[in-house]
Amino acid sequence: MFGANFQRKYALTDQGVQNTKKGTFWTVIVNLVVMGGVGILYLVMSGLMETLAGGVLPVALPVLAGLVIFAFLSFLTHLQQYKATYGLVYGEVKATRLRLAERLRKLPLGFFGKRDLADLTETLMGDVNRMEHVWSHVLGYLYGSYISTAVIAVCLLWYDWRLALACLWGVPVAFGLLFGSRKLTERQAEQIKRAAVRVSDGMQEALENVREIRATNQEERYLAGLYRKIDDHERIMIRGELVTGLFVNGASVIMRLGVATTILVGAGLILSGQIDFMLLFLFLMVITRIYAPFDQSLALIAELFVSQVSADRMNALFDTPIAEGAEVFQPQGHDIVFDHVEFAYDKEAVLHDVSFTAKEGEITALVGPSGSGKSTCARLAARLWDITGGTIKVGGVDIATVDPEVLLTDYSMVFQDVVLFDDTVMENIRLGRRGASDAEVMAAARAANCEEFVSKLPQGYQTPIGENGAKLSGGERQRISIARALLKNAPIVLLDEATASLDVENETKVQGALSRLLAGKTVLVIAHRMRTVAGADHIVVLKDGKVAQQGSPQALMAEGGLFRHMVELQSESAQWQLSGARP
Ligand SMILES: Nc1ncnc2c1ncn2[C@@H]1O[C@H](COP(=O)(O)OP(=O)(O)OP(=O)(O)O)[C@@H](O)[C@H]1O
Repeated sequence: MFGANFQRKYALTDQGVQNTKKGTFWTVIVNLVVMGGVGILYLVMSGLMETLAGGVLPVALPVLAGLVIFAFLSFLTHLQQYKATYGLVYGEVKATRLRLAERLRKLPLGFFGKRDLADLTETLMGDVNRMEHVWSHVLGYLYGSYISTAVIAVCLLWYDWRLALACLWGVPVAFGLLFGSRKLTERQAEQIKRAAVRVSDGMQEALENVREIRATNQEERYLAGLYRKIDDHERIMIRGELVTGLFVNGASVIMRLGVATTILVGAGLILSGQIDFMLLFLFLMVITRIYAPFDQSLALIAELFVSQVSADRMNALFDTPIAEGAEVFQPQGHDIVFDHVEFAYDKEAVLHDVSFTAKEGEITALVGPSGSGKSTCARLAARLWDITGGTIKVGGVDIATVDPEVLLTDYSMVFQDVVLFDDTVMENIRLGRRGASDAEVMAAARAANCEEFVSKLPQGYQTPIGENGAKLSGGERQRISIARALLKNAPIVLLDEATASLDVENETKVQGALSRLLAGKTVLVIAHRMRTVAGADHIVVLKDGKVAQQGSPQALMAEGGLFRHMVELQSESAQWQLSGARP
């Protein structure tokens, strides 16, 4: 009952399965104890009837003792049931969120391109919340009710099978109806989930792009679209509730018809002298108790069907293959060698048969028209995605065999889209190397020409910079990113037009810092401006995902072709100097 299928179906951890077993056990005990209460009531009523019929008044003491024991057991078992269901669930929620976060951490970046953030947040928060309710309120109660009712049903059948059948026939019919509606209920749940994700997507997009929306006077049009999504969500939710409500209430009514049939059959049996009234009374009391957990179960089963969508979404994350590899990375030097590399983000190939070597101690520049695959090559060099053909080696080691996290310890990256955290300047730079002292952080900041703007901030290095560095200019953000790279001092540096957002004065200063950062390293520069590559040792010209030319800047200028054409096209070509400053 609680095997591997069960565990996967409800996205439980091993501990979660154990908790469910405990919850089920204590629910069975609680239901049986409650039935014990019904037994005591039956004894009291029988005694009363006998007294009324002129018998001797039964001794009150055993009845009283029975009641006290019942109250005590009832309290104790309810407490245990509570602990085993509600009490343990928070540990399960925490373990599941950590499991999901750990999975996300190891997933290749390509996965994040396919799933939007609102959707992933919904899985981490909404889906786990829904499952929390299922783990605490549904599984133990439901399975416990199945078992205890089976036990009680056997006892009733043994006691009087005719009355037992009369009161229990509705149970399988009601559950049959509900299971028959399963597909429909699940479909509704899926539609509700999709509509909810569309709403959170819309909200997130509106918040992220509020500046663009206002700047282009699109507020009204945008809000109309968002309201439509919210209305859709409401409509789909109401429809879903109606469908579920219809089946749950229908099933409940059918089950309760058992009371009527019990009275009818019981009356017939009393009239024909086969049973006495007290037996019918006992059955009637028992059914009300049996129906109570089942009534709850009917609603719980519907919730279980709906929750399947959430469990499936969580399982889809757990099933996505992660980028794994050896935890040890011992390359011989840090030459990066692309050997007949093929790559596709999705189905369409983006890189075809790309081969080049970025040597240690040299600057290798990737140039080419927009969309030719420069950034893609840089990302692949750090195994941010896995390639679909060929190999990429660093110091002779195939990077596909190395754990991405371990591999990245040898890389510094300065990309255009600098990611900053809502923390102080100091901590944002320290991200380059955890454990770096304040003095080291400040030295790196000075080298990256950050000091001049940091000293103007109200609390200097301790100034919080707002979410994603909202309080900083583009150039300032980029200098923080360079300071991080300087602090990390990794043997491989990936630069994406690192100086693009700097003005001329700052650019000159940062270039000085960069040349210190780059000395002796393996450097791969994504260059958008020809001037940036003036000091490169090796140039790889990409066109439509293929290597169109490669060689030294001098050789390529002499060779003519795309590189020379690009140099000549750019207005900066006037300043083109082969001996110019390094990027
Ligand atoms: N995350 C992604 N998912 C799908 N396709 C992508 C993704 N990133 C880039 N591409 C596609 O891959 C191709 C190469 O893109 P890439 O960003 O590597 O080019 P680039 O030469 O760096 O361009 P640019 O100079 O404009 O930055 C383009 O056709 C682009 O549309």
